[in-house]
Order: sequence, then structure tokens, then C-alpha cells
Amino acid sequence: MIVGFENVGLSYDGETEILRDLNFSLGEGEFRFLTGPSGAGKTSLLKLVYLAHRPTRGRVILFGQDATAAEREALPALRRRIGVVFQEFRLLDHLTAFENVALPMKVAGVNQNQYREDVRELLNWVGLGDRMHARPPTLSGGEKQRVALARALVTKPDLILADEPTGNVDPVMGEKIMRLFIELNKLGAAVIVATHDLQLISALGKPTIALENGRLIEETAPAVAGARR
Ligand SMILES: Nc1ncnc2c1ncn2[C@@H]1O[C@H](COP(=O)(O)OP(=O)(O)OP(=O)(O)O)[C@@H](O)[C@H]1O
Repeated sequence: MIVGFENVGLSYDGETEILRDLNFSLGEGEFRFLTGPSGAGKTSLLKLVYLAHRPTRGRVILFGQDATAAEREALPALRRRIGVVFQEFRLLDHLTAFENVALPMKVAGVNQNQYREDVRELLNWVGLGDRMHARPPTLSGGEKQRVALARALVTKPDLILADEPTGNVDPVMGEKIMRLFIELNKLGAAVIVATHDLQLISALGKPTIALENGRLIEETAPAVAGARR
């Protein structure tokens, strides 16, 4: 199992639980959309998965390990297996697209000769081969999002999490970006994409879980004419 939630609850103020009794599992190579109205707790749920928050109750299993019981020192190794695409990109404006994507490898102390080609390939794959040396302030929202996606992939994560990856782009670019996640999933990564874009979800016909009043509802892939499964 890649991710498992067992009766997970999360409270920010120690009183009201904004997430409660969450039970959910994601197996190897599985894909899930995570949806729910604004403020429902999608970002909070993703933060529980990448261990930025600890649940106030219940267990979070990551890569078959009980992350809630794990020693603090064991958490970075688990986190390294996760690629995260944040809602607000979090790119460094003074670095080029290439340097932003390369940064996780550089930070890990890997020699540039070992990742230079991977970074180029990734940027080509997301369609930014010709913008490699551009800095984020000169890129469009969709281009920034694709740089952020390439950066999340450079470490070859087993699990990819994305928070509203199409929030800042037009519908055509939105679908293009979502298809990149689906392609990645076909290559073997488990993927969770949080989005409130129900139209996009129904166009892509992938399994969806929804947050409603702090609880998770498992839904099946919507049956829409022309949807690919
Ligand atoms: N660090 C925090 N401290 C206190 N409350 C928080 C914190 N982060 C989120 N919340 C609250 O928890 C609730 C869920 O927020 P969250 O950002 O997880 O929702 P979301 O579904 O991702 O929303 P959106 O779609 O608008 O991004 C909101 O009521 C929010 O105000």
C-alpha cells in the first residue's frame, strides 16, 4: 500500500476537527482525484500525506510503514519518495527553469553530470524545452505549473501529490496538465490530484474521492460520454 488512512482526524485548534474519520487507501500505481468545495480540507489532507502535519488521531500509513508511529528521523526518507506540486508553484524567481528543476538534486548533493540529461528530458516532456533558461517571472501560469511538475519528478518519486495544479490556467492548458499526471501514472507512479474542477474530472473519467463536511466519500469514476478510463 502506498497511502493508507485509518480513522484519521485533524484539528488545527485542538477543538474542532476539520477532517474526521478518514479511511482511504491508495495502492501501487493507482490514481485518485480528490475533490470537495473550497475550504473542505483538500490541502490539509495532502499535508497529512506528505507528513507536513501529523493527524490528531488515527494512523497514516506511507509506503507500508506507519508514519504516525515513525521516529522523526525516519520521516525525511519517506518524504523523499513523494513529489509535491504546490498550488502556488513555489519556484525560485532568480533561478532559471532548468535550475529550479535541478534544485532537489543539487540539494541532495548529486553531481550535475548525473542529472543534467534528466532535467532536460523532463523539461522537454512538459513542453518547455525552449524555455529552459527562462526565469519564472517571464513564464505564464501554465508554464510555471509545468516547471513545478518537472521539479516534483526529478527525484523519480513513487507518489505524486498535486494541489489544484490547474487553478491558474485556462481549461485547455488545464486538461493538458492533467493528462501529464495521467501519463505519469501510466508509467507507474501513484498519483493524487486535488482539484475542485469537476468538469475536468468528468472529462478524464478517473476514480475520485470527495471531502464533504470533513469526511471522505469514495466515488467511482463518473460515466461521461467520451471519457477515457
Ligand atoms: N494552518 C492552519 N491553521 C488553522 N486552520 C487552518 C490551517 N490550514 C487550513 N486551515 C483551515 O482548515 C480548513 C480546510 O482548509 P484547506 O486549505 O485544507 O481546504 P481546501 O479544501 O484545500 O481549500 P481550497 O480549495 O480553498 O484550497 C479551512 O477552514 C481553513 O481555514
